[in-house]
Amino acid sequence: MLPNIDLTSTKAYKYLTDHYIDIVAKSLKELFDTDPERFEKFSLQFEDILLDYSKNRVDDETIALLIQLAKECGLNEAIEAMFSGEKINVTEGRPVLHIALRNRSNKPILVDGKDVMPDVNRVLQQMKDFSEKIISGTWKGYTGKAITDVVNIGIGGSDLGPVMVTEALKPYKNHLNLHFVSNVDATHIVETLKPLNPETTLFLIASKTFTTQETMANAHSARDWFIKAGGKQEDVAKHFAALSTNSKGVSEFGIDTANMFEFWDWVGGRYSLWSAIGLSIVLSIGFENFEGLLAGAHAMDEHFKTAPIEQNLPAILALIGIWHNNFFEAETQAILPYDQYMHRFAAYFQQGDMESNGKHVDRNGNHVDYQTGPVIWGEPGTNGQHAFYQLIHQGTKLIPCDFIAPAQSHNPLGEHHQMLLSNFFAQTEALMNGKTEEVVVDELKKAGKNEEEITKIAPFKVFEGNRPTNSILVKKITPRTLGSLIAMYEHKIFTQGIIWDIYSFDQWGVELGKQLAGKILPELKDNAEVTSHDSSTNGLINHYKSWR
Ligand SMILES: O=P(O)(O)OC[C@H]1O[C@](O)(CO)[C@@H](O)[C@@H]1O
Repeated sequence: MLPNIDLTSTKAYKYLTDHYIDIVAKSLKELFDTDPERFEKFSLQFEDILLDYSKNRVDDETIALLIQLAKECGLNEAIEAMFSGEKINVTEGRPVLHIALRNRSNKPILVDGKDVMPDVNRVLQQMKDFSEKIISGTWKGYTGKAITDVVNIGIGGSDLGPVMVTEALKPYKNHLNLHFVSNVDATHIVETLKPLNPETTLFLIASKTFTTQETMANAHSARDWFIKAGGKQEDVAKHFAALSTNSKGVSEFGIDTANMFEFWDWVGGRYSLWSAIGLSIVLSIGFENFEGLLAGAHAMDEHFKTAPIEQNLPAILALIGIWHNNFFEAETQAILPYDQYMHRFAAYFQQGDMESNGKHVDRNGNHVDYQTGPVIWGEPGTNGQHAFYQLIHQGTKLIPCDFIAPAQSHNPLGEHHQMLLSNFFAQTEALMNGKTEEVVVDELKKAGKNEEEITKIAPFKVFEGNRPTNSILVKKITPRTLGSLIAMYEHKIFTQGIIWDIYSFDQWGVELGKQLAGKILPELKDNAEVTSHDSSTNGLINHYKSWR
């Protein structure tokens, strides 16, 4: 069972509230000046991942109290509960076992007394066999041609993970062209299908439930396109596969269950890239590389499970996040990868984090009286620098940032990578130190400005600094490192959910909109005036009808 706690009544929370008053009075620059060991003390290495959290407004006492908080909130017991297959997703009555999908040790993990590992390995073998046939070209389409293009049709967790990973690991890609269709806006499927040849296209219908409106609509349109182009119903088996937990839904759609890659209800959608949902990843980079991804995640799982909190990368990241969120009242968290291949990393963790921890009801069903999950956002550096960094440096909001960069580029072209990394290093330094009025005035004097000009312009050029950042330097973005990085963030989210006393593995918040859309859809079928809603919704619907 997950521990029952009242976060703000814990001793550590109370101590942290007092300690916060001491810390806000100190600047990051001062903290560095008074502690020459700061980098050594506040950085951790796991394999090829270095986490430097020293540029946060923390000292020894902060870290000790945050660790005490994690202990008081039962983090160790909660980790044990997840890894042992307890039904910690209480509102849906399910265990949370994405860790089983990458359990390379094959140690048994029991759900209702049954080891899940044989099933996990069976589906992995099925993915391996299928992908080898597609990649080698021995699998033929209905006119005898090899597959050249793969279209993954899915949304949310059945799309974002595969998109993010196939982009991040593009250097490992083979000859197959990957496409992803998620939006119910017809533009997405129409534009994707335009250049494709049905004779050489494979569709993966990726949906845990196989009922999601967007995915089903796109899957039907894809099948219609295939049939219209000359494919026959009996040819569907050569061009459509399903990745799902719902075999009944799959066969009703007309996909042979021999072409179904199964997973289980203990895999959350946003944690499913390690499951059959990862088939597009396997097709893109090959099974061996997918295994590398799984192995990296498994290594991070073991670290999370066994390392003491003070040396535990996901736990430390989570605690730093809680410090900003609950004491500094930061509303958001930026994720800024200095790696173009990782351009969907922040988008992926928007779902991962916000669908998990965007909850205002605690595990007892009461409204929380503290902040929970932050708004996650970000873009790759250096593009972000020329867009929104102005606000991070000089705005009125505190934006804690995670800077992520590889030491080695997959494209070592001239000085590009050094330039990229000079920006990566410079940004966190600038955010920490800022620029004082004294320095600004001095610079303006040197530039030949007179007193009046200096007085006028100086305030705009001052940077307060003291902006918190984590730097995550990795050796190279390989399948293994990426697997570890993703798992690190997954466990960060888990840790925060435990401390905030919320259920991180359900997503009831997405239901209401779906239900209402289901009610409105039939109202859009004819031109009759709609009066069943509030005046705004009625007005908008009726206006839409007059314009279509
Ligand atoms: O894989 P499915 O069942 O189509 O669901 C897609 C997505 O929809 C959600 O249920 C809600 O948006 C996500 O959690 C999930 O990843």
